[in-house]
Amino acid sequence: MTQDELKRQVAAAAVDHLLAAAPPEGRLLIGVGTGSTVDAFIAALAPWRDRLAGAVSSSERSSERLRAIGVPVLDANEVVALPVYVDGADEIDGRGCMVKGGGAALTREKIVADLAERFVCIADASKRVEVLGRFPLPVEVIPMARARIARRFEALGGRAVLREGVVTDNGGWILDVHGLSITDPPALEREINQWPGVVCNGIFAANRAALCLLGTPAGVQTLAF
Ligand SMILES: O=C[C@H](O)[C@H](O)[C@H](O)COP(=O)(O)O
Repeated sequence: MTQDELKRQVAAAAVDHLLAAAPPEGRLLIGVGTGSTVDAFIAALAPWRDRLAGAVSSSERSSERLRAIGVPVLDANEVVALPVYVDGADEIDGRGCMVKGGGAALTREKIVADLAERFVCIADASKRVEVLGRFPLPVEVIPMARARIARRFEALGGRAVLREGVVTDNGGWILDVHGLSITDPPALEREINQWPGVVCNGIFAANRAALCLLGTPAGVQTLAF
């Protein structure tokens, strides 16, 4: 199976999962992430849009796609809590901790994930790792802090590379940090968050996945954490 076929497979499984958990009469309010796997999820949602009250989205890209299939997009400030947030990941470990932000949407993703009771990760099997860090860690920064933050990563053994030509939905820049071996994701997430000028780092440990639907050639594997 191709990676796209695996993505479509987990997207369909995520829709089944949502519908199974939804009250038969009620309509669901969900959080929706960003990326190619989420694009497949939004496409798979289209026939079921009447079962949705709306969505809080983590990017302009996903908002446009949701509106295109007829799902109302709500402002995060209007919502107190979401039962579920569905999003992809660049890496996921055996505890449900993730690296995210390959599509530069990490800050809004973390905000929407934080509103949700459960994070359902949808990913193909290539994303499952033992230790996070092979995928360069995305970090959104305030532009004037870029060099200082890059030096802080050097002191940790990482090499921060500016993602050229990318400005986030929030006006920030992205550093991609190579060479980290993230053996303690909660501790590193907390430490990076304390550095002035960091808007958000791509370690999702405090907001880790409760469930991962992993697309494999043998079918969708469900990992509960
Ligand atoms: O900023 C982007 C996100 O964190 C994505 O969820 C992540 O990069 C996975 O994207 P994809 O489904 O395209 O592999």
